[in-house]
Amino acid sequence: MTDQTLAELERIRKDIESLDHDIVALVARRLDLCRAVAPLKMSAGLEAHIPHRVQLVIDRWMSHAVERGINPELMRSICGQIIAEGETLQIEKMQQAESSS
Ligand SMILES: O=C(O)C(=O)C[C@]1(C(=O)O)C=C[C@@H](O)C=C1
Repeated sequence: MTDQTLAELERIRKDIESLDHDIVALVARRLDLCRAVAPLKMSAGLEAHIPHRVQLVIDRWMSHAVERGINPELMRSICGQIIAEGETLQIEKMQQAESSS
């Protein structure tokens, strides 16, 4: 491998690392928003899991994936897991609010 190839590989790896950092930060922000929604859903008498919303959000992720030429099934899987984690956090927050009321 030439020095130039190695330098290019290193540069791209740094870009990947930086993007990974941003992706984690975005997921954390999204989960914070999901947590923030919990009291509103409680006062509206809504459950954490809302199937038609889940479908809508997953469809949107998959459609963005198709637009960007990446595998929509990958996005279905990632999005499904992120939504499930948000729902878990909402349920925890709802249970905490119930037990302290
Ligand atoms: O739309 C909501 O009610 C949310 O709480 C957000 C969200 C999501 O992560 O997009 C989370 C849980 C619901 O089942 C559906 C959607």
